Amino acid sequence: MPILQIEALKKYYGKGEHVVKALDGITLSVEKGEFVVIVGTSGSGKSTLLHMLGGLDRPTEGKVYLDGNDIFSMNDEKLTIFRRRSVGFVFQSFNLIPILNVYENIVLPIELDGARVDKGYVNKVIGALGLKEKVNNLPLNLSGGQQQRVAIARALATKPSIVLADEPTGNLDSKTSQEVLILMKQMSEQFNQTIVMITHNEEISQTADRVIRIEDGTIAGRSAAVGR
Ligand SMILES: Nc1ncnc2c1ncn2[C@@H]1O[C@H](COP(=O)(O)OP(=O)(O)OP(=O)(O)O)[C@@H](O)[C@H]1O
Repeated sequence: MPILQIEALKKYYGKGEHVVKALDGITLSVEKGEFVVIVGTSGSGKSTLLHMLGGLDRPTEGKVYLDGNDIFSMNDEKLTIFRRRSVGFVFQSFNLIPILNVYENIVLPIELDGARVDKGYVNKVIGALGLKEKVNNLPLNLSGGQQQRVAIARALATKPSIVLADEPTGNLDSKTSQEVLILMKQMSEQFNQTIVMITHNEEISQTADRVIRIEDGTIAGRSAAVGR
């Protein structure tokens, strides 16, 4: 069974002649451990799709099953808890807490959930992302690429069913972007972590197992899996 299943997903904004069909019938499934990249021009619906997958917003029609759970059958309260446990987010802005050090930032979502920190796993993730020497630093003392690596570690630390990344390299220079994307690919392989990532950059999409192209809210193309 796929870890993520999306069925005939639609999201319309507005009504009547002003309706914007941001998503107009997306059907897609993702297997556990896959690294899927979503590409498409500005306004094609990428962010809207990612928001639906993570339960940040509700669709007009259609279903999203994550780890077998029909996420939009949940009420807001249940969905919030489910999202905290099952989805890791990485955004263009790193969203680190400035007064917490790197380690504290990484384990914060686990502690907010009242769960036990799997120190062995967290330390492995920290090591794999090259952050071992930085665990006691405040975000202020890190480069942009290092800050984004902390955000990736934080997303992975809860062992979510899926990590969703929306333009994670949007604030980084091209060399650092490349490094961060290679690390994301490595995380997906090393920890069998399912990742769905949006990017504008067609070149970097080559690191993915699969590329999905969105146009006008529908899937316009899919590439076969590469590199696996
Ligand atoms: N809250 C909203 N209200 C009305 N229209 C919206 C809203 N959010 C998005 N849209 C519209 O839906 C369409 C898809 O937007 P979306 O942000 O998903 O595109 P995108 O592919 O992520 O674009 P970009 O690459 O520029 O971030 C656009 O036409 C956008 O203007």
